Amino acid sequence: MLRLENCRIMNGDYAVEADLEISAGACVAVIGPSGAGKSTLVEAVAGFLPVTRGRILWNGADLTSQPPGKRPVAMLFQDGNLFPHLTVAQNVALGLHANLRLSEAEWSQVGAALERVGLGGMGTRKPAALSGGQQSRVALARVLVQGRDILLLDEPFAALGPALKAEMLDLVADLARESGATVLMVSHDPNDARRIADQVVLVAEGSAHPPQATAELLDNPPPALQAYLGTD
Ligand SMILES: Nc1ncnc2c1ncn2[C@@H]1O[C@H](COP(=O)(O)OP(=O)(O)OP(=O)(O)O)[C@@H](O)[C@H]1O
Repeated sequence: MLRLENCRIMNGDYAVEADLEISAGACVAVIGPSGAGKSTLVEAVAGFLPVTRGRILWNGADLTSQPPGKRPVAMLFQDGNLFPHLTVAQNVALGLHANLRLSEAEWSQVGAALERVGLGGMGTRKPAALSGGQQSRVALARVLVQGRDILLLDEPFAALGPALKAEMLDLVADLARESGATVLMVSHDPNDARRIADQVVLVAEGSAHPPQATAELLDNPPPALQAYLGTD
């Protein structure tokens, strides 16, 4: 279980409060008005932003003072963070070793991850020789080889068209199910939440609320969410 215990997270002068639990293996969307602190929340879990009060716990282990690389967390960014001068396989390999010195078994693992995301045989290409959707798959393969317990996504597919985005969301959900990873996904699109998230964390007015069942929340949105969804 991921627990944010009585947390206050600071992003510049902006504070987000969170006191909530997310079950292991859950797929949770993070939604709410622009600037409310959705990215702030996931960046605190990743360890990129400090918690000035409270603790972040994973299965009882205190992550609060651990640096990002030591946390059981992998993060997928919107731009995918691919390096243009490296091949697709090397970009994935960075998930295992930043120095790209991999054993034969680890290169096989890279190949298997590329196969799993539908990019078998494309390992020697450079990212520029791939479509936008394929580039997203490379970023996903990199997260996959890291084999972390918690997968954080911050609007990762916002630049893709609707059909491609749906395909990528389904792939994320499948991969998470296969590995048992816990997913926390920031999204501006409630349909993303409906598509793959069992639960939603609403971030509004400086507070991240405990997870609620997706359909229940989106079908009966509280006032803070109504304006954002355009249903008021
Ligand atoms: N680098 C920064 N320095 C100072 N304040 C920041 C910084 N980044 C964000 N903030 C503040 O923190 C607040 C929360 O930002 P955050 O990016 O978490 O919101 P968000 O809900 O993810 O927004 P959006 O949906 O627009 O991406 C914002 O209101 C902003 O004013």
